Amino acid sequence: MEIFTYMEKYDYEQLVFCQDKNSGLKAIIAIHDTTLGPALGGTRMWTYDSEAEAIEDALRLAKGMTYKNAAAGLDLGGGKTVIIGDPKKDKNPEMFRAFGRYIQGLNGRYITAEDVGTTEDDMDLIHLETDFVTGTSEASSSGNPSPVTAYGIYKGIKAAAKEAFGEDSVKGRTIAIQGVGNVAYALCEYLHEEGAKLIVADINKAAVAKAVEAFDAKAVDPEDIYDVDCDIYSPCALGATINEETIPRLKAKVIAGSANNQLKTTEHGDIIHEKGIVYAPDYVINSGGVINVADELHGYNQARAKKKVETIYDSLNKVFEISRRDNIPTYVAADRMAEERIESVRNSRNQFLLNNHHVLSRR
Ligand SMILES: NC(=O)c1ccc[n+]([C@@H]2O[C@H](COP(=O)([O-])OP(=O)(O)OC[C@H]3O[C@@H](n4cnc5c(N)ncnc54)[C@H](O)[C@@H]3O)[C@@H](O)[C@H]2O)c1
Ligand SMILES: CC(C)C[C@H](N)C(=O)O
Repeated sequence: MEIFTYMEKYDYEQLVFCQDKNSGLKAIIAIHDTTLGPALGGTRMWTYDSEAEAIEDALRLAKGMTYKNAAAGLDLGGGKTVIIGDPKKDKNPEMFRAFGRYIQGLNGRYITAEDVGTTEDDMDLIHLETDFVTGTSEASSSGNPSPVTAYGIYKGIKAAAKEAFGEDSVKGRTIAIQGVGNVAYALCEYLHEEGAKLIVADINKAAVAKAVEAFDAKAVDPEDIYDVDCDIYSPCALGATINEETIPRLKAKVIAGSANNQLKTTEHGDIIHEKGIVYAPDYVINSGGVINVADELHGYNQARAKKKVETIYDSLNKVFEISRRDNIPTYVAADRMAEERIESVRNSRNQFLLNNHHVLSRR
């Protein structure tokens, strides 16, 4: 990959490589766009096959955060970090402290949070070195974002159900859930409570057993989740599961889940649109976590954060409306919504100011 060509093509601002021999830290911070405010996005720890793959993931995820934060109405730009390593074997406290110092060096251009492979404990270690971290275990912090993300997904599934079936109740609907980790387990609680029938799959057998026991869910093998008879497919594991191989197998009328980057390519978003499947764009429906952690920047208030997460229902309705009106796929409608917001702020920031006011000034 020609890195500068790629950064120029998709308008990335900055890519930071962080190395610390003592702790084994190898991290890449990608800052995509800070028009709306400092870049906020989580830190992912993952075993990448190559450095190129890690860079690509950081870049892709950072751009996703720009769109997610913009669509959620937050005064925040988009960024993301990947740490190369196995979260089960390679972590040590010094690694996260060293990473915290790199974040501090960016002086507020980037604020981090949890993502796949990192936990509240890791955020606490980062917090020893910098204040530009959210989702720590402190009482004043928003804590683990997963349950709030799940609440947003639940509201989003209801909005998508209304669009597809004319009513937003999930009572009696069959919902196939791929991955029953932190977000999806909490999501199952909401869906089960409302009377949905759940089908679950996970490569982690213990996670499946827990969901079967708690929610009377039916379990299928991970590979079979695409073939089951269901009304709603909810991808809650990793990305790119909507692709040329899975689309012909899916029977659902709705795709709505928590995973980031669900469409393998935009072409797959076009195909599901043509097939009449209602797709809730990933970064709109899964913005509950970032809405929750972002609330910390104003002094965390759980009730206020929850209320804002509920607006995911309305944001999705708006996306579906634009999609219907202009006959465009929902992912295009969501992109337009986010880009229009960024553009309007960019255009209004044309005057010189010695000390720009931004969201961090309110801390
Ligand atoms: N945690 C959040 O607040 C949040 C916010 C926004 C988006 N997301 C996204 O939602 C997804 C889930 O996040 P999470 O925090 O619940 O992660 P998690 O790691 O707790 O859960 C993911 C689950 O998926 C399972 N899995 C992995 N590969 C699988 C496969 N091929 N088939 C079936 N199951 C598989 C894992 O075993 C695990 O149980 C991720 O894509 C994440 O980026 C999470
Ligand atoms: C809590 C957030 C800042 C990060 C989260 N993992 C997301 O993708 O939205």
